[in-house]
Amino acid sequence: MTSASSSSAPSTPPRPSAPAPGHASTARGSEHPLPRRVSEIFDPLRWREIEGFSAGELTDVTYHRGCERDAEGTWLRDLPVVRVAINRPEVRNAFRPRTVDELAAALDHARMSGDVGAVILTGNGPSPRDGGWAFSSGGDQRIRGRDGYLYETDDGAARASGTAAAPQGPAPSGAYSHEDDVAAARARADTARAGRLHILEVQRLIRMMPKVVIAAVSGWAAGGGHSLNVVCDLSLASIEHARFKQTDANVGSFDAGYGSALLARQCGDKRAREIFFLARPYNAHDAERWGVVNEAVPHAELEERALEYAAIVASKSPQAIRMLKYAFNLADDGLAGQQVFAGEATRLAYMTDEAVEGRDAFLARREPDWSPFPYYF
Ligand SMILES: CC(C)(COP(=O)(O)OP(=O)(O)OC[C@H]1O[C@@H](n2cnc3c(N)ncnc32)[C@H](O)[C@@H]1OP(=O)(O)O)[C@@H](O)C(=O)NCCC(=O)NCCSC(=O)c1cc(O)c2ccccc2c1O
Repeated sequence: MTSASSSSAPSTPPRPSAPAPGHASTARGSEHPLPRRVSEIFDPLRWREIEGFSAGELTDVTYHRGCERDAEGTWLRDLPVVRVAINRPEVRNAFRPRTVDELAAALDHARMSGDVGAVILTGNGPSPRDGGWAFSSGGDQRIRGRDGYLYETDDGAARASGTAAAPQGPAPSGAYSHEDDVAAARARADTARAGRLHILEVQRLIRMMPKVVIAAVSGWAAGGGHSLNVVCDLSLASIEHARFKQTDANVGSFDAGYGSALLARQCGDKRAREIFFLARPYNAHDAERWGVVNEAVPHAELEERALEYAAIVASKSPQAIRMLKYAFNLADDGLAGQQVFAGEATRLAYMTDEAVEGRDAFLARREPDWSPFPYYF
């Protein structure tokens, strides 16, 4: 399983211990106060905060667990869905290394949560600067170095103290200047640390986690944000605000992996070349027609519809969904795809009496008795 927990894992994201596997808790009365409204279309009644990933612990991402509450907002039970959102609306949810670390930590937590069947990936909004919406505009160009995207000098301190990141909004003087903002961001770049391109690890995590990841495209999906949508299993797009634009080649970048090749599988080769080579914006209806998203939905209903998709997915057999996701991936992912699929086939095999006989015979130092197990045809 390739994941952000591999050897090239992000540096020091918050990593609480893995949650225990099992089914959704039904115990009442736990203290899960209503979370802060992190986005205009985020309904606090549908979510609760997750220990280790609260507002004080994350700066660039928000992570919530779906739950059912009564009319007073009292938590009743968890639902098998989580919501992961990029939370830098002032820069169209561009990601920097810290954002990617937090995305990886939240997604890996979701991956290891045995009672979670679906993940909603979205972008919080709107921007406090101009009201614009974004899913993600890709890598933060202000801190792009020659070897990748650079951490910022205050990253470690902010994470250690659990405080929010350095301010991204207007200077305290009140007069906001784009040039000053860019200069300040570049001054914060930590050139002593190697640059990162580890959004690719997040792509692999989404691709290979045994759960359905649903993109809720709330606004711009540009550059690396466009590619994040491509790699999700299902996608919904806001009719009013979702806009798509593959800007990689405009800024001298190129996602030559899933972002382009998988896009071509989804919308056809000519269309994918058009999307990359012309970098023209297109809207939610175009995206639906072209197969880049499953459905264009009214903005106000985007998160509700994503929750509906998640609930339907969670009504199916977890094993069947897992095997289907890996089957869909297999041919395009080559031997890595085969390995992931094969791992789950091995798990199924371990559940059989035949495999148990092999293990037991070894431990008992006897020859295995395969006679009860026919050669099926
Ligand atoms: C997304 C836009 C088309 C939106 O346009 P709009 O006019 O609505 O908004 P503004 O342009 O005014 O943006 C508002 C505000 O946000 C700042 N901002 C937006 N995007 C970014 C960004 N990516 N980085 C930094 N800052 C950003 C913008 O400057 C404005 O700031 P103010 O100071 O004026 O308030 C449009 O914003 C746009 O085109 N954005 C850039 C899209 C882009 O080119 N992204 C990078 C592509 S490359 C990439 O993402 C990438 C990353 C990787 O890690 C890779 C790894 C491996 C392989 C490939 C990779 C890769 O391609």
